[in-house]
Amino acid sequence: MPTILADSFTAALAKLTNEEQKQAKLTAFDLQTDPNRPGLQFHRIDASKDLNFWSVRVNRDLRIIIHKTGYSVMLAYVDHHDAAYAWAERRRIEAHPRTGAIQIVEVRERVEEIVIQPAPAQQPELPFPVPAAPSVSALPLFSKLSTDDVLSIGVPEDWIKDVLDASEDKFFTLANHLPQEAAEALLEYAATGVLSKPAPVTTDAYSHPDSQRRFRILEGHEELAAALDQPFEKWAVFLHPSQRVLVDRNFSGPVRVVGSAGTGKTVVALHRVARILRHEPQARVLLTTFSEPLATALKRKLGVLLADTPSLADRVTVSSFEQAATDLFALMTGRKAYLVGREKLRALINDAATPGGITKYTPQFLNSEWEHVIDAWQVDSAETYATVPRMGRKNRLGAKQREELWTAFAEVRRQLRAKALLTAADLFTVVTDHFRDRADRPYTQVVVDEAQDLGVAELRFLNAIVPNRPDSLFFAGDIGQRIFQQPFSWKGLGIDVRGRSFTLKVNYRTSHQIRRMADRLLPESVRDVDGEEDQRKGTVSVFDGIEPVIVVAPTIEEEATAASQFLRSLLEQGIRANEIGIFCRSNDQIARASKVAELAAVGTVSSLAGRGPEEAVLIGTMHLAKGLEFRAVLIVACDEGVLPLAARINDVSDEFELDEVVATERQLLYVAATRARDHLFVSAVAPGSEFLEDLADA
Ligand SMILES: Nc1ncnc2c1ncn2[C@@H]1O[C@H](COP(=O)(O)OP(=O)(O)OP(=O)(O)O)[C@@H](O)[C@H]1O
Repeated sequence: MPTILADSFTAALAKLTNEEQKQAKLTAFDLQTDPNRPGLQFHRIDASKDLNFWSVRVNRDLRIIIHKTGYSVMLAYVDHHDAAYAWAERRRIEAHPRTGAIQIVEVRERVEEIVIQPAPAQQPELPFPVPAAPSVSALPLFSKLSTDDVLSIGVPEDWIKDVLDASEDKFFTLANHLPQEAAEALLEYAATGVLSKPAPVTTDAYSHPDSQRRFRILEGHEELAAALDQPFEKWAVFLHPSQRVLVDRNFSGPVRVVGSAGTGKTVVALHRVARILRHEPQARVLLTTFSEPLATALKRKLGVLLADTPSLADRVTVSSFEQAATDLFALMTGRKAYLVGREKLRALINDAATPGGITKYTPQFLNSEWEHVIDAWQVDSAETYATVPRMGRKNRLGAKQREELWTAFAEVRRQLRAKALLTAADLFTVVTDHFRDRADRPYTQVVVDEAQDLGVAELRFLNAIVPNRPDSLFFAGDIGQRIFQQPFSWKGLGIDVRGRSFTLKVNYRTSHQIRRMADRLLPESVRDVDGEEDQRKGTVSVFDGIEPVIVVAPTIEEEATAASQFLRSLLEQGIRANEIGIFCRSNDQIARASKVAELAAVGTVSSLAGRGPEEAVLIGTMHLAKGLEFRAVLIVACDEGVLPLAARINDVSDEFELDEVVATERQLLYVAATRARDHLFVSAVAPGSEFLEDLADA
């Protein structure tokens, strides 16, 4: 008899103490081995309308609630005796009459009047006026929908009237009582005015995509053990249907998964790797991302996913783009790659330009031309330079000017060669050239996270280290979080994701309020150079929270006081220091961030790697925040001249680059703000960054 694991069971297990979890797991294993085993004590939950609910004794106090039919046993819930019974008495498990998905339905008549819950925690009193939370309307939200409409999205029959009568101020409380698919469709409708009705599904009830998001049919003991060992890591067991389909489908070419921050792109990338490893015994996979700290985080998460089959990890390499190229370079040549530093490169460019008398170009222009044209496209001769597309660059260069400039850039190349130094783009290119014409490639598949920050040379490199087969490249990233690279055409490099670009829309990380505020920083739709669009409108968060706070203080001292009061109040609410991040634009403002922690009398660390056993707040630049997540985030020193960073603005060489720099600075603030799950505080000294107006604009 198959055992089915419900997400309500793992969520309830995660709330128990370690010792209780251990005992509950032993009983769960017994149930899986033989549900009729003598010694297991069952009691039917007579007060439940669903007579398939039974309690199973774990110890004197703890009970597992199972749902037992003639065909299966479901682990549905676990808690202390009375709470476990109360849970089962208020629920039934059934196939939805219209969609066919199996749902855990709250019995409406057992739920008292839906009242607006008090805000979970109030923001602290601050010495400055802060923008008031937007008022919520008491008008009905869904009055234009029919009974048939709401049934079609999976609202259980006994909740239809509540939905049709719901106003904005009550909706989030109501949504907590509805199956997730129904809540998401209603939220999306509230945001966009469009009701997305799911296509009819013809599979059996447990194979329905909406059943699979909350139930998992367990194949064996190891699978149950893996799922229960990490009950907090819900993502490892239960996927949203829009995530599941991207993990399981076979594609006819490179795939790109986009979606705003927190929509589970990394989760999809991880599951995709696990699926490849499980299904293809010959596969050798590279899972790669932007930096080594992020690669380390991916490695840990992949370990969670492969907990039941750890040997699969032998066939996957997890490293940053640059580390992956460095390792292959060492394998190919038996040598270590030496990369030129940024400052050294600037000096070389400057020195090369001076004797030729081409100082009429600013150093900013020369550096930018080198970085975005010469080096990015690996221009190696005057002829190539004459024809290379200088995409998006507004400074037109005639043939004569390019000839003149090339003399300097050729000298830089010569100097680099003489010193046996490579730029990162050179490194990628050397490895690319090595593998391009060979049949044997080091990997069968590459799965990329944070793909929005791939440059030309990186993308070429990744394409060259896998065979030319349809499913060899899988990219996950958010165009709105691009903070390092200038955009370019992927299609031009032979990577065509047209028709295979998919947008995730359910935000699992960030509260409704924080997501809504952060979204104001970016346009509703972002289009890449190849015309592929990432529609950000209609993204919904799965939980409600409290409004973020923006403070523009008269002085640095007063900003620090306000931020430290906020931080203290977080700690007093029981949020651990380890769950808090304080970020600022660049190293120049780190002292201001540290001051906030000092005033709040809490310890700090400057990198996750350096984190010891003691509780400490992470302090760093916004770039460090990339890919991380915290219960609470403070972003300080968002002053005029700091965001966008004046030094970067002064460095730009033309208008196009100016637009680019402002866009990436804006995206940087978006990245930092979307690291927060429950609490966000943003502060500046007056007049404050121009971006704060967008953030605050309700
Ligand atoms: N199916 C799921 N069930 C539960 N939690 C999920 C699920 N998918 C994602 N999450 C959680 O949502 C959060 C964000 O997921 P993830 O990091 O994959 O998003 P992302 O789109 O890559 O975000 P970013 O663009 O900010 O890096 C994580 O805490 C993750 O565990």
